[in-house]
Amino acid sequence: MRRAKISIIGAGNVGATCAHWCAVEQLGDIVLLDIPGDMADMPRGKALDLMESSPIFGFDSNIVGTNDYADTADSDVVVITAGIARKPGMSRDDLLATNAKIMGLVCEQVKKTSPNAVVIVVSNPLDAMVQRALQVTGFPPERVIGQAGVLDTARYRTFIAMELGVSVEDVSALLMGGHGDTMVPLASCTSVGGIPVSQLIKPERLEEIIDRARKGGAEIVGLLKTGSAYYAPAGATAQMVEAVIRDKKRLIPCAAYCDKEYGVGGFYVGVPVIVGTGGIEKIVELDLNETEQAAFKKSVDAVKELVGAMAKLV
Ligand SMILES: NC(=O)c1ccc[n+]([C@@H]2O[C@H](COP(=O)([O-])OP(=O)(O)OC[C@H]3O[C@@H](n4cnc5c(N)ncnc54)[C@H](O)[C@@H]3O)[C@@H](O)[C@H]2O)c1
Ligand SMILES: O=C(O)C[C@H](O)C(=O)O
Repeated sequence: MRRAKISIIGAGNVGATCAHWCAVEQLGDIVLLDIPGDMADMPRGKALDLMESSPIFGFDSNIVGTNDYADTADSDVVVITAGIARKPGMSRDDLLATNAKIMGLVCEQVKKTSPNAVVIVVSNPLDAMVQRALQVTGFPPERVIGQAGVLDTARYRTFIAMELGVSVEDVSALLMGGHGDTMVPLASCTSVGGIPVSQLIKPERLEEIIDRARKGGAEIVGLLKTGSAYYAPAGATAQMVEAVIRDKKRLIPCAAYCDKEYGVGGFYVGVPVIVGTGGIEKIVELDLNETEQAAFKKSVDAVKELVGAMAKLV
């Protein structure tokens, strides 16, 4: 049986770190692609460095660095991290014009070279970028997915575990909406060791924790100064790659194309989905209470506005 093939477009911080997690988890052979130019050898350097860690971690994946899409041909999964990252003082939306162009160029190539791949988009602003990837590839929506919810939920779970001094393994939670300040953590779907979070953390304190999770990306940008988070984003992306490659049927929050679902009307937004070999195999529809519904609608409206702005740029 041939190993799965995973191509990662954009060999920067998130891309290279995702390659590392995918290799250590033995998910398949990996191609790291970045642009030609002064730094053309960079993906080859990172791929070789990663390969040299294989005896230490004990993985057999082959890792190749390239500037040529021919090397990515017939990938099972294509992860797109190509684009610029924000710096302090910027919002993710400030990346729209530059990254929409990059996403267009990348997806033209992916469409030709890996027509059957499941595409996982990471570049920001996430919800608009994954919509752009759908438009340009023309792939069925279930094969074009955005990574945001796994990361945002991981941040939320981390902060709850830190607050209670318990293992993160016991914290189960869900976040919906766009990958921005309007994202919607659902207190009603948050539990710790099966106990509803409302019995463990007072509402005012939980609201502070939720707010920190919402602004989690900006908190890291403010600390790093030169770019944005990559360890947790890369881990979250690798978890999605694993769900596809190993047909895990994970029930996780991802940016999925919602039409009738939640009454969204044809946009990508973070919702709970089941992910397996086919990509998004099911969008899980929850009964949201009135407050959650209002917050979700606000988040969807922000995504629609951004996609509207993108349409004028590309
Ligand atoms: N969705 C999320 O949760 C999430 C999390 C973290 C970062 N991000 C986003 O991911 C993107 C990458 O972040 P990063 O920290 O890895 O940035 P980075 O600058 O370290 O890496 C980006 C890489 O993309 C490459 N690139 C640019 N244009 C390209 C093209 N046309 N084809 C191929 N490669 C190209 C660059 O050369 C660079 O190596 C950013 O847009 C960032 O905002 C999203
Ligand atoms: O915050 C960013 O710009 C990167 C990413 O979206 C994140 O949430 O870490």
